[in-house]
Amino acid sequence: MSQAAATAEGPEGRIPVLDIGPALAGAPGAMEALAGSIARSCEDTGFLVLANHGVPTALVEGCFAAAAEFFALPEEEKLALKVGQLNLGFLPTGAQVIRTSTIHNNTKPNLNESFYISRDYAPDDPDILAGKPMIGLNRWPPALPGFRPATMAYYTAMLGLAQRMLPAFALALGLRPDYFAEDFTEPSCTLRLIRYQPQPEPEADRFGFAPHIDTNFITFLAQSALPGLEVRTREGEWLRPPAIPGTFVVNTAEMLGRYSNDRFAPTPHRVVNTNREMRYAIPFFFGPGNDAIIKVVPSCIGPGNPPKYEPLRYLDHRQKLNRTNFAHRQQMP
Ligand SMILES: O=C(O)CCC(=O)C(=O)O
Ligand SMILES: [Fe+2]
Repeated sequence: MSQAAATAEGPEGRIPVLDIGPALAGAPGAMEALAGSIARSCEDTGFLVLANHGVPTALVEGCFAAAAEFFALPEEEKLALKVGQLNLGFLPTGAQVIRTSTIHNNTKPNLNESFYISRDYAPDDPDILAGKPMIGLNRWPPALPGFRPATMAYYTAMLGLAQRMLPAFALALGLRPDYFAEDFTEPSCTLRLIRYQPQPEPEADRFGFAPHIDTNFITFLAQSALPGLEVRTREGEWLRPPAIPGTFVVNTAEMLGRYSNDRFAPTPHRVVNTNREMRYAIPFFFGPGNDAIIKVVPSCIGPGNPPKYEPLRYLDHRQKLNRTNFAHRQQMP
């Protein structure tokens, strides 16, 4: 397995560290400058690091602590919350082989266990009562009363940050700042808690998380306490994002690639936990609303650059992924 190379830090590195405080505060010209940096890194590695983002440290730490407490529960308590038709709840180790990846021909299950959380619908929410597709009730561990407030406080803060970053991504594509607003009025978001078991001895084709691209719009990763995440550059090298405590690693995902006609293409990444301890991650996946139709944006087409993608309803994309993943799950012993 190739060693990860060091990454230059600072605003102009290949995975730049961007102080987004001025842009969030509305300082003159700051949003445009941020958009320029986003465009540069999204055309290159598709990864960036956000500093000064306004999400309280206590919420990030609270979510990591909730994850550690959950995964420490006895296996049967976790299995009682096992995912069903939707990816909500606990997915045990060995249950996921990313066979949909076009990046890597994965053959072995990922060495991680996960817990998925979505928007926290009430049982009598009209959309739940109407049986709308691809939404459902979160599952909560009865033994951990603090788990729901801690994870949902984090979820809500991340949703706010993601919405505040949308204008920057629109500007980065040469669009008006509110271009994406309508498609994200009811965004599809998932908070995934992950625990990676140690894998101190590298083994061929065995990963904490095999090489993949994310299928949503953009993903926010609070910095994990331990290294393990690696990003594949266009040249095929694996880089580690700058590990600056308190920042968020952000990566472009499939729908941003699709809107942008691959100008901001999603970047393959993987996790190998070569540490001697469990590694935790709490990615927040931000995606369009189920009803949004993802169309290539006007600024990314022109003479000699026709749209590479047909319009796609996000719900159809999600349902297709869910069917594939569910079929895989059923094949598992
Ligand atoms: O554990 C990490 O740092 C990354 C996780 C990841 O790539 C994912 O959940 O899609
Ligand atoms: Fe990922």
